[in-house]
Amino acid sequence: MEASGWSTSLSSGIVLSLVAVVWTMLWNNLQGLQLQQFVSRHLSRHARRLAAIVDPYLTVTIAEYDGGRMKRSDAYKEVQAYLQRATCATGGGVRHLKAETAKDVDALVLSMGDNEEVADAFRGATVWWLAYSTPPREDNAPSYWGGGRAARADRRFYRLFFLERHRDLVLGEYLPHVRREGRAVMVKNRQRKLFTNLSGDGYDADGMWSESVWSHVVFEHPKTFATLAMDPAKKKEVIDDLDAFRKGKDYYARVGKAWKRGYLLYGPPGTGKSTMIAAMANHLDYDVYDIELTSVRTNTDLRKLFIETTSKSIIVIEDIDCSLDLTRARKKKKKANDDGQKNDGDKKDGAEPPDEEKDAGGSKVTLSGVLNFIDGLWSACGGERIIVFTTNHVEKLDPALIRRGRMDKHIEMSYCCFEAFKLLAKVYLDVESHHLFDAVESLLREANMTPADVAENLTPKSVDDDADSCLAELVKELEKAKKKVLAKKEGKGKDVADGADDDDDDE
Ligand SMILES: Nc1ncnc2c1ncn2[C@@H]1O[C@H](COP(=O)(O)OP(=O)(O)OP(=O)(O)O)[C@@H](O)[C@H]1O
Repeated sequence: MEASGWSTSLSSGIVLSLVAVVWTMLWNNLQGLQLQQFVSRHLSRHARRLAAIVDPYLTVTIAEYDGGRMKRSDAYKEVQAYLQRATCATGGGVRHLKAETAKDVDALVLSMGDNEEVADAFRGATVWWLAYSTPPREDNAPSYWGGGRAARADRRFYRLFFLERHRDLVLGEYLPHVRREGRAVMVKNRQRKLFTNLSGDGYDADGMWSESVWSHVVFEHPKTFATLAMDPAKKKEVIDDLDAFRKGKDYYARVGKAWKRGYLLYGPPGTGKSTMIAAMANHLDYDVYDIELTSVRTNTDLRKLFIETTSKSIIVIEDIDCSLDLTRARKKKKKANDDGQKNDGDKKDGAEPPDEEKDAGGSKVTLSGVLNFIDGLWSACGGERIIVFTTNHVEKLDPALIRRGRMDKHIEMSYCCFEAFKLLAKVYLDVESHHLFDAVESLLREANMTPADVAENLTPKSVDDDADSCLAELVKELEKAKKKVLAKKEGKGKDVADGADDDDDDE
């Protein structure tokens, strides 16, 4: 019994080895990737295991929660997103898909079901991904897991199989490629967010303690460049600039600059500065971090806020001239108070100012703190961030704050021009020409009316309002605005004639 058992297992061993050798020869000689993929899909796991006898496989396992952390691993999420596109969306031979809802994602997230396996091809090499899970830890999950989702749910993994001879290709190029592509899918699928900074006491708007310094809502602003009324040439320049920035990763790396860009939007209230930011975010598909500077207590808090922003985002400080006393006036005041001590104001150490320099809200953020925030830290954090300052009084800002290199592009948002009006007429009234357009064109040249006011006049106020009545109303308002401008000019002329000292610009 023993001898026959031994000879039976010997002969089955020989047969198995022969099959493996033949299979490996066949495998190595299979011409064309498609054939390999066909075979790998249909003979799948068993054939692969046979081939592994002579050409060993390596594996890489990626856990959903690695190192006992509460947060899902970035690598796991990226692989999941990559496989979602690479397999589920195109079929990929996967029969069992899992559908889950996910935070901040609109659609259901599809992923491979447990024990599903899928092949992927990369530069002539074939690799295989297996999804599997293990039961939750019953024992002694660390207390900081707090019995939360990570502790209760099955522990999920992706395992990558590849031939040893593809080791360098897979580890050096394929895996980074998977993570990059996965990230791109995640960015595309995610709901974008509008973040605002918390008050500084760590509680969010609902009075709940928050670990993050930011709270957020879903960003769903409808404005795009298509509905932003401004001079078309200027608009194109901004769009081209944003596109160049988005595609500029290699350029920034080559010239040794952090991948960031600063925009200063200035102009009177109602000319569309906030609207422009929404259009930029929608165009680039970026999140928006809206910093309320008056709630930031110290330069250190400002630094923390910045560090917690993510790539592909626009960081906004609106009305920078009002947020803090970061203006020339403050510099002057300080210079006087310092009794001869020179105020360099530019990029020192971000030291906190004395109490008398705090703004009304109790913030101790200084000009140097903001400058450090803009340039010093840029280089320390990963790229693809845009920072936008808006102001109604560009002339009041300290030149150090807005010099090129910090605020690379200065965009003036001005009163409504005729081209901008035509766009608003199309958007609000669906009208492209009208006998009142000529009157509007000549009045706009002389009257200062913001796009916000033009848009308001073009908005029907009752069911009886139509394009005729709205445009007639606009013409009436423009005539009034024109009279105001003329009266102001005349008043100024009179003042000059009277020798009045017109120094209110220095306020
Ligand atoms: N250029 C524009 N194109 C289209 N709509 C505009 C434009 N400017 C203003 N509006 C309309 O007017 C409203 C107010 O504009 P917005 O808040 O963008 O102006 P702002 O320049 O940021 O003003 P403020 O300086 O007071 O913050 C917007 O909701 C938008 O509907």
